[in-house]
Amino acid sequence: MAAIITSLGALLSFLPYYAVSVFVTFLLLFVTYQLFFHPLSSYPGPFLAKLSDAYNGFYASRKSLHLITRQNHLKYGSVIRQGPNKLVFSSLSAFRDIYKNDRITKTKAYTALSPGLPVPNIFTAADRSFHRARRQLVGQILTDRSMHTFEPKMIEQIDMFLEYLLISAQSSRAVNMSDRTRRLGMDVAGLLGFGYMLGLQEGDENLFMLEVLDAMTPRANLYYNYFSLRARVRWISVIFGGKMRRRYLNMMEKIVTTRMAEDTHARHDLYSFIADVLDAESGGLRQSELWAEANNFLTAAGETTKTVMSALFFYLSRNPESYNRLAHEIRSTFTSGGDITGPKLTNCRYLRACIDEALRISPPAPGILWRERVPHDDVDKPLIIDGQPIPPGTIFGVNTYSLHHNEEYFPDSFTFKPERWLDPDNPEAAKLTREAFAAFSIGPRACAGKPMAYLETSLVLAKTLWYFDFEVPAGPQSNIGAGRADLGPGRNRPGEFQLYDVFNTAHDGPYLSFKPRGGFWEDIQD
Ligand code: HEM
Repeated sequence: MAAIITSLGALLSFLPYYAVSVFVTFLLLFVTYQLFFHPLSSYPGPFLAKLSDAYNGFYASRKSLHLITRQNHLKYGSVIRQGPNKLVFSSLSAFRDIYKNDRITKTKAYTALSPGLPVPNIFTAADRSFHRARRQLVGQILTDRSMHTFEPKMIEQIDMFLEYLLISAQSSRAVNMSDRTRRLGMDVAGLLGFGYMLGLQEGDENLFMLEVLDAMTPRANLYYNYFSLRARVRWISVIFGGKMRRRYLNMMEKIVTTRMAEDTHARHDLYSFIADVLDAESGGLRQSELWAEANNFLTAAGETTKTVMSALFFYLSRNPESYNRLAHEIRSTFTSGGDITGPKLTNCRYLRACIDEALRISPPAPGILWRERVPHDDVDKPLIIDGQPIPPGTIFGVNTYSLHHNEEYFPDSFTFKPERWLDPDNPEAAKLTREAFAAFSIGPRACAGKPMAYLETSLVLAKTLWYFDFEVPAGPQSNIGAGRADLGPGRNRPGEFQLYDVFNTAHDGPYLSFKPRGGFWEDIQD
C-alpha cells in the first residue's frame, strides 16, 4: 500500500511537468499549423497576427489599427495576412472585387458595432434580401430630394453653429472644431431621425450621450476586430458599463417615444418613413426593429460628419493657398449668407474637391470593412480577389486609410491637394483618384447618407467662409489635432489631422480663431 502511495505521489509530483509538456507540444503544433499548413500560410504578414486576432485587438484598443495596417502594407505588400484567417488588401482592384460582389457579405463581427440590438438593422444585416428591403425603406429619408426638404431645418442648426463662432470671435476665444462639429452633427441627426431637438449646441444637458459613445464605441470596435473576445468578456460591459448605458438607452427611448406620441407624418424625418412598416410593439420597444434602426441612425448620421468637417477646418487652416482659393470661390459665387443653399453649392467645384481631399487624407471610417463569402456560396466556384483565389472561411477587406495613402493612386498622399480632383491636364489621373476613393465605400453596402454628408459639410464650410476668416491661434492650442513625433508611430506628421480609429473616429481640435468679415456677421445676430 505504502509503495502504491509513494509511486502515486511521485506521479503527481510530475503532473505539472506533463501538463507543461502537453501545453508546449500543443502550442508548437498550433504554431506550426498556422505558419506552414494553414490555407493562408503563403501570405506574408506580422508573425503574431498569423497566430491570433489578439493582434488586431491590441491595435484596435490603441485606436491605431489603421496606422499599423498601412505600415504592414508598406512592409509586406498589397495583400497581408492580418489575423489567422484574415486577409487585408490595399489595391483598387481588390476594392472593387470585394465591395461590388454579390457573393460577398458583411461578417458577423458587425453585430459587435450595434451592441445590445436584438435584431439586425440596415448597417449590420448580412442577409442580402433583408438588407435590400431595409435599404429601400431607410434610404427614403436620405435621398437628394429628401435633403432638399430637410435643408431649412439643417440650416437653422448651422446658424446656431455660426452664432457660437461669432460669440467666440467677439470674446477672442479659440474654438475646438471637433467639439462644435460633433454637437452640430448629433443635433442634425436627432432632428432628421426623430424630429428631436437634442440641444447639444445650446447646452450640456445631453452631453452625457457623447460621453457614453466615447466609452462604448472603442470597445465595440475592439470586438469588431477581435470578435472571439466578445463572448469571453461580455460581462465586463454588463458590470462596468451598465449605468452609463442605461442612461443613454433611456434617452434614446425618450427620443423615440416623444416622436411616437405625434402623428406619423407630422414631420419630415426617418420615423415618418419607417413607423408604419417596422414593428415597435410585439416584444416591447427595446426589442423592436424600429429601435434597431433608431439607434443606428443617430450614430451613422451624427458621428461621421464631425470628422470631415474638423479635418477640413484643419487642412484649410494649414494650407493658405487652398484656403484663399476656396474663400474666393465662395465669396464670388454668392451675394449673401442667406443665398448659400444646397442646390447652388453644387456649382462650387473647388469646395467639393476640398471636401473629397479631406475625406481622402482623413477618412471618417478609416478601418477595414470586414467581409466574407455569403452562406451557401458555391464552394466549388473559386472566389478571386485581386487575382488571388480566396480559401473558404477567410475573412477579408480593404483598409480605407491604406488605400487612400497608396501612392500609386494618390501621389504625395499626405499632402492636402484638392487640385488632384480637378486636374484638367491629366484626366486619367483624376479618374484614378475618383475610382480609388473609398470614404463612403462602394456597391450595395456603400454609405446611404452620402447626400446628407455632402450637404451638411458644404453648407457649414461655405457659410463659415462667408461670415468669417479663420486661422490657427498662437500658443499651446495651435498644434492640438496635428501629428507630433511623441504621439507614436505613424503620428509624426504635423500636417496630418490625427484620427483615433474606433470604426468611426475620435479626434480633438483643431482649435481655430475666427474673425468676422466686414458687417456680414450682423445677419447671424438677427
Ligand atoms: C462623411 C460622412 C460619412 C462617411 C465618410 C460615411 C461612411 C460610410 C461607410 C464607409 C459606410 C459603409 C460601412 C460598411 O460597409 O461597413 C457607411 C454606411 C452607412 N452610412 Fe455612412 N458615412 C457618412 C455619413 C453618413 C450619414 C450622414 C448618414 C445618415 C444617416 C449615413 C448613413 C449610413 C448608413 C445607413 C449606412 C449603412 C448602409 C448599408 O449598409 O446599406 N452615413 N457610411
